Amino acid sequence: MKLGLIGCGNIGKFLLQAINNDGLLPGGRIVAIYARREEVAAQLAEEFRTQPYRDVDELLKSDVDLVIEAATIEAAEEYALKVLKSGKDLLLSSIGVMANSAFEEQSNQICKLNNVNILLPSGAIGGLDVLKSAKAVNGLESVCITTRKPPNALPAGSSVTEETVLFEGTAAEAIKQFPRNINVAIVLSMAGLGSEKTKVKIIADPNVLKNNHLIEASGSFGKLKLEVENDPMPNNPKTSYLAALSVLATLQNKEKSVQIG
Ligand SMILES: NC(=O)C1=CN([C@@H]2O[C@H](COP(=O)(O)OP(=O)(O)OC[C@H]3O[C@@H](n4cnc5c(N)ncnc54)[C@H](O)[C@@H]3O)[C@@H](O)[C@H]2O)C=CC1
Ligand SMILES: O=C([O-])CC(=O)C(=O)O
Repeated sequence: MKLGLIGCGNIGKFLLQAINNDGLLPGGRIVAIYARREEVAAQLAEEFRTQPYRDVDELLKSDVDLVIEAATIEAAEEYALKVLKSGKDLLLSSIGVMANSAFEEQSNQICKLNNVNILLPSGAIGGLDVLKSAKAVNGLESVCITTRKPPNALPAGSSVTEETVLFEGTAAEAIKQFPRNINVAIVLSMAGLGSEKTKVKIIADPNVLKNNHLIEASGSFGKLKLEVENDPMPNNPKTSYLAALSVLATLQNKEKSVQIG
């Protein structure tokens, strides 16, 4: 599998190291990268033996099979449909872009037309398998996520000195107000009840060191309660290490004959 990469921050660099240097995706390699700053792309291209591109249109003319977006919601908005139109599969990290229903519908249509797929990793959370199973008979009744992070992992920054609820409301509203912090709420919405019915609470807590996500759901299957206590990425405390791992796992899973879950 030949991969292209848009965005070379935390997750992007993790993937370059894991795939190109550590060989953790047998048969797969990141052969094309795009970073906003040309000098960054050039330096990474040398370090990880890949090809830098000056713009995404040029990258899409190459023979990559799948493009990984690891940038921002805005970048996903700008490039995702182009990727799909060019006949490549797309893996999104900035899943919040799917909260825009017009965008989601359009991307679905292009996928069907071009016979390509969008992969949405579970990111910094789990439990999506349970929600999907519960939904199979429309048996899902409620879903909520409580995200508790150290203040430096949230826009509140160090001004927060005691436990503070920054947000309480729907996933649709949460991603508008916290586009860099709550992509997890949108993948949860898509697996479950949609972004208007999925409840979100975001807490800045100076007493915690990890990014904590508590997922609670109920329905005809019973109840789900799942808590993930995530170590942050060393270079970006906003992003949990698990989010980067889940991108790699999604790529590994794509190649398997036996699909789990
Ligand atoms: N689905 C999930 O559970 C999670 C998703 N995320 C999301 O994944 C994305 C990547 O996360 P990180 O690597 O930690 O972020 P990061 O901030 O470390 O890296 C993002 C990189 O994208 C670059 N970038 C920004 N706009 C760009 C553009 N238009 N074209 C190309 N590059 C561009 C930035 O310069 C930066 O180097 C973010 O949107 C983040 O919110 C992060 C954590 C969990
Ligand atoms: O990494 C995390 O803990 C979650 C996150 O930033 C997001 O969903 O955008």
